[in-house]
Amino acid sequence: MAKIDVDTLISARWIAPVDIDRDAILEGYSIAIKGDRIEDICPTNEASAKFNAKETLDLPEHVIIPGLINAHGHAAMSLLRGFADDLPLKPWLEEHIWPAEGKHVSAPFVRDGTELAIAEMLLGGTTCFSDMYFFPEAAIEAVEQSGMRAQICIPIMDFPTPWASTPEEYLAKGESMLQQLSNHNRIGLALGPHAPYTVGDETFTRLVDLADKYQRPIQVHLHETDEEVASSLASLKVRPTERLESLGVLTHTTQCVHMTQIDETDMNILKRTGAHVVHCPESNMKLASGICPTATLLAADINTCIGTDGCASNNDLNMLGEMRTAALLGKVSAGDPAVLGAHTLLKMATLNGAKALGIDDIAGSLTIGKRADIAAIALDDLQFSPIYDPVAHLLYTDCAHKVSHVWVDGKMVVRERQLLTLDAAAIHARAKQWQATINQASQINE
Ligand SMILES: CSC[C@H]1O[C@@H](n2cnc3c(O)ncnc32)[C@H](O)[C@@H]1O
Ligand SMILES: [Zn+2]
Repeated sequence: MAKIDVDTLISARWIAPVDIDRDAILEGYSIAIKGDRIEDICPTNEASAKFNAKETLDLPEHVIIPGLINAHGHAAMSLLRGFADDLPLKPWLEEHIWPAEGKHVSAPFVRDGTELAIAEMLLGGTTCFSDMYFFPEAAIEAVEQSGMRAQICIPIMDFPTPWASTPEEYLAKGESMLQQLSNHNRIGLALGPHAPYTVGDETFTRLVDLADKYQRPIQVHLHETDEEVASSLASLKVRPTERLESLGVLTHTTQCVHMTQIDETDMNILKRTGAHVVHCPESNMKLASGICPTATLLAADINTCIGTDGCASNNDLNMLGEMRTAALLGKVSAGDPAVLGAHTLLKMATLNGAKALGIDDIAGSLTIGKRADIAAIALDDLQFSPIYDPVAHLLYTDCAHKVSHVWVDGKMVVRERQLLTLDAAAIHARAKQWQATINQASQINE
């Protein structure tokens, strides 16, 4: 029988496909990549007879997983890592972050900060991220350069920032981007209203019209703190979820980020709208915002995925670490160690993320015909020994620095822990320059 030509053939000790059988682990299998897609997944002892590969890679002590999907963040805020720590959300934003953004955020800031974030994410096994930040055109340039997959949310607020002065300007810039960037292979646009407390009803109504017209998802910070819910109840007599449902915001592949405050009304709203929840445990813990009841959401079949949030409230973009935090926090808050096991977390950080972003037809699992977004992790150190379940090690043992190879859309972007599409030294140098600029501005103000 004639061999099939493929681009890459990866043989690994374990593969966790996260598709049909959630807990399945294939041992001694290979993945064949052709172009941007997974051509086949078959036993390694059949693969060499079946395929003629341009490149063959043997990963004997590795586990291969679908690339991780970081479903919420503000990538360029990597340049504000450690800028204002140990504060609650309101003073953190109002007294520190927003003033700094007003002074420093520009297209070059976003380009450099997004590259820094992408470098960190790729090296941690993340192949797709959602971004909500100013100057999204600059974030797109960084994504293009890196080869990563992304949902870029058009930021929308009712107050002026360095990117736009009025709601009309945010929406006009957003619509122009929607017209220019449709059908990109790796980048999808979404509408990103910041939060119920920074966006008025009229702006929400207008952005819902845009989401309808261009068939794009919506991502919004929602029920991040109890104060957000209390102030909405005090001034408007409704919970933010009720307000957003009545404005039609929640039925557009809508991703509700945080959701630390959930009562029965909210559960019913999430159920009937089909909205998705993005859980950002480390940001919620660091700002002491609250705890998203993930075990309850999953039990109610509400699609729940994982995000890191920005580096100024986390302070890293390590999805394997975030998954561990989500598992541990979920167990202790539910008072039940049986909930949120390793395989559940791997699914939340892959397939559930793809569902939330509306890309589960092409990403989120290792499935024949889907795009080849893949991460390989080397379980070759003594702290991984013995190995009863490699997925358990991904969650409960520190593996983030053991991500060895990463592919996005069939293209290798990390090889043996080296970035292939980005210049790590230049990114590092530019981050240091930004720190000097930001430090200097803070000293002048003292
Ligand atoms: C509209 S661009 C994004 C905007 O959101 C700010 N931000 C970062 N993290 C959070 C968070 O946890 N809750 C609310 N807002 C956040 C960021 O600084 C930008 O101003
Ligand atoms: Zn956020």
